Amino acid sequence: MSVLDEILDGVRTDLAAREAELPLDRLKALAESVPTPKDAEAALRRPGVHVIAEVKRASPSKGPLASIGDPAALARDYEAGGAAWISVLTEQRRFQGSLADLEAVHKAVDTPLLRKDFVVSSYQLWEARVFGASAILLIVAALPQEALVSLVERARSLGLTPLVEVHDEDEVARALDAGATVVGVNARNLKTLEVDRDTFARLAPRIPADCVKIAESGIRGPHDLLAYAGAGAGAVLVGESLVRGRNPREAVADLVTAGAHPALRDRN
Ligand SMILES: O=P(O)(O)OC[C@@H](O)[C@@H](O)c1c[nH]c2ccccc12
Repeated sequence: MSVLDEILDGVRTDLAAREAELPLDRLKALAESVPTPKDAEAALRRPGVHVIAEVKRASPSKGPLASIGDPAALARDYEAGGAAWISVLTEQRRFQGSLADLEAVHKAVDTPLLRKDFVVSSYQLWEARVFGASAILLIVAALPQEALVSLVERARSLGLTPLVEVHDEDEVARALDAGATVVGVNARNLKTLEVDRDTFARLAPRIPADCVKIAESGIRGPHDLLAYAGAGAGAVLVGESLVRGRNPREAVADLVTAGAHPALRDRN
């Protein structure tokens, strides 16, 4: 079984347990008292190359990355550094994330939040909404096309921006067919877990210019941001190098400064 299939198995088991505890109609009722999501897509459509900073405790490829005692404090640092979005991993088994992390971050910052998980059901969209996300990750490789199409629509109807993640040419075609307008190219191969930083440059020309193109994974610092910017990225998504670095606020600020270079700001 592939790593992705294993993760999806665990996700479905945990999801069934949460649904048994809190049925969908009660979850939906909770959403009524939560403010409407922010326009996350608009935040990425401003001039410049934007930084999405991720709260990431662990990964399947590396195991534990950092002991994040206070995710809210980390998120405040990301916000102070100028992150356009903050991504919060909520998958528990391999990434050690949780909805509690998302909620804690939501209470601490104003920046639009991405719920980063393996979404297979609209129940998870409602959860994202209730726990304060404005955007949601949809991984093409994890979803049959019909489910992808319906989750893109459902996300939008809840006011959530769908970030549709691709790894190869076929997945780009599927993302576009599903109506994606924010497309993330993950440089990490989900089968081998290796990062190939050339993936973005290979796939970006296949993604129309009116989409926001996000380069995901393996960004070590401003030099990688600038390389991705040169290949057409409108944003980069950064986890490991921020949680492992000495000073997350400064690390984000250095990326943001690179992404705000006049040559990039005046591009479109
Ligand atoms: O830690 P990195 O290499 O900076 O990568 C961040 C992000 O791209 C990565 O966490 C990620 C991209 N797509 C995902 C899907 C699920 C879980 C995690 C991810």
